[in-house]
Amino acid sequence: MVSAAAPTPPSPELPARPAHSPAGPAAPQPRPEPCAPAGRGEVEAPPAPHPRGQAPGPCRGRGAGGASARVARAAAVSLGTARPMASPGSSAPGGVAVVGSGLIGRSWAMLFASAGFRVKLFDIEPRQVTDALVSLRKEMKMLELSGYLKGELGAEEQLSLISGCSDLREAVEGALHVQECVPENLELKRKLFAQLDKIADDHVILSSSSSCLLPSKLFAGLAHVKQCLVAHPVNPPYYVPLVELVPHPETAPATVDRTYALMRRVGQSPVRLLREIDGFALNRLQYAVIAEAWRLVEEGVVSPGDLDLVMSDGLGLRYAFIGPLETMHLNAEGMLSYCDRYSEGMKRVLKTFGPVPEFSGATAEKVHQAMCVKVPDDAEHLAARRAWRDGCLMRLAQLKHQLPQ
Ligand SMILES: NC(=O)C1=CN([C@@H]2O[C@H](COP(=O)(O)OP(=O)(O)OC[C@H]3O[C@@H](n4cnc5c(N)ncnc54)[C@H](O)[C@@H]3O)[C@@H](O)[C@H]2O)C=CC1
Ligand SMILES: O=C(O)[C@@H](O)C(=O)[C@H](O)[C@@H](O)CO
Repeated sequence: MVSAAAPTPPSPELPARPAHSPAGPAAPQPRPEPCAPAGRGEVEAPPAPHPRGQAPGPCRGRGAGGASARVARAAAVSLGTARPMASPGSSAPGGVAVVGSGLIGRSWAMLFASAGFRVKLFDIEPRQVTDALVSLRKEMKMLELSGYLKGELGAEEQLSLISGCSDLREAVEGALHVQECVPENLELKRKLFAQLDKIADDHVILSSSSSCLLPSKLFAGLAHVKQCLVAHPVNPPYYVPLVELVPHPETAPATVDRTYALMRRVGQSPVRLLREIDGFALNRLQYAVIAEAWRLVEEGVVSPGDLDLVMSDGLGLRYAFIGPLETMHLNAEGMLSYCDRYSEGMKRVLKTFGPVPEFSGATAEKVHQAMCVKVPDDAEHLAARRAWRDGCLMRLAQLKHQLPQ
C-alpha cells in the first residue's frame, strides 16, 4: 500500500477565496480515530431531503454527535439500516474503496476524504494510482491555499486518509462502500463486479459511477445484487454535487437510503431515480440539449460559439439556481398558466426537431475547429480551461451557499 507522494508546490489556479468566505481554509483537526474493530462505521439513514435548492454544502461537522445525528440514527433504526456505530468516542466514519483511479475516481477520493473517510485507491494500472496520489496532493494543497478545500480537516489530514492499493481484495477489505470508476464498458464493469461479488460481505455497498449503463445489465446475476446500485456523478464531482442514485430492480431500499446518506455526508446532492432508464435523468436531459445544439449548428442556424452562449449567457444562468420545471412555473402565473400560454407553441416547435445526429463527419470537424479556436485541444490548454471551469464552479457553489433559498 502506498500513500500520498512527497509534497509538490501547489499551483494556485483558483482565485483566492474572499476573506468573508464562510468556508475558509479548514483549521487543523485531530485525525479521526481508527475505524471501529468491525472497520465499518455506519453512515446514518438519510436525513429529510434537503430544502429546495439548498444543495448540501462542504461537509460541516460529522460523526455521531448532535441532535440531528440522533434523529438520523433513530431513522436508521426504524429503517433497519442501523448497524454498529464506530466505537464510543470515535467518530471515524469508516473506509471507502475507489476502484479505478482516473478522472472520476480521483474526484471521489477527494470527496470521501474530505468527510473523514479512509480511502483506498485501486487501479489495474499501478502507475495510475501513484499518479493519482501525486495529483490529489497537488490539487488538495492548492484548494487549501485558495480556501476552497472541503471539509473540516486540513489537506495533510485528508491526504493521510488516502492510500493506494495494488490488490483489489485489500482495497475492499473493511470498506462500507465501494465506488467503481473504471471505463464505460459494460463487459469490463461486469467482470469487475463479478470479482467484487466474490469479495464483498453482506453489508458493503457496491456502487458504479456509470454514466448511463443500466443497473439491470451491470449487476445481473450477482449474489450481492441487493447491495448494488449506480451512483452517477457529474464531472467534476468535487465541484458539481449532483449524484444520481439508480437502483437495480432488486436493489434493497436500505442500499439506496445508506448511499443517499453517504452522499449527503460527503457534501453531494443526491437524487433518487425510482426506476432505471437508459441514460438516467441527467444524460437524457443533457443529450436532448446536445442533440438539438448539434442540429442547429449542422443546419446552419447558429455558429458553435453563439450556440454555447445561448446556454452559458442564457439558460445556464437560470438553471444554476432553478430547474426547467420551476422555470416554467415562474415564467407565467404558475405552471398551469404556463401550459395554457405556451403548450401549443412548445408542441409545434418540438415537432420540428430533426433526427438523431451522427456526431461525426463535416459537422464534427466544423464544431471541433470552432472549439479549438477558443480552447486549443492540446493537454496544456485543455487543463488550463478545466482549471478555469473549476474555479468558476467553486465560486458559484460558494455564492449558492451564501444566497437565501
Ligand atoms: N469523465 C466524465 O466526465 C464522467 C465519467 N463518468 C463515468 O465514470 C467512469 C470512469 O470514467 P473516467 O474516470 O472518466 O475514466 P478514466 O479512463 O479517466 O479512468 C478509468 C480508470 O480505470 C482503470 N481501470 C480500467 N480497468 C480497470 C479494472 N479492471 N480495475 C481497476 N481499474 C481499472 C484505468 O486504468 C483508469 O485509471 C465511467 O463509467 C464514466 O462513464 C461519470 C460521470 C462523468
Ligand atoms: O457530463 C457529465 O459529467 C456526466 O453526465 C457524464 O456522465 C459524462 O461525462 C457523460 O456526459 C458522457 O456522455
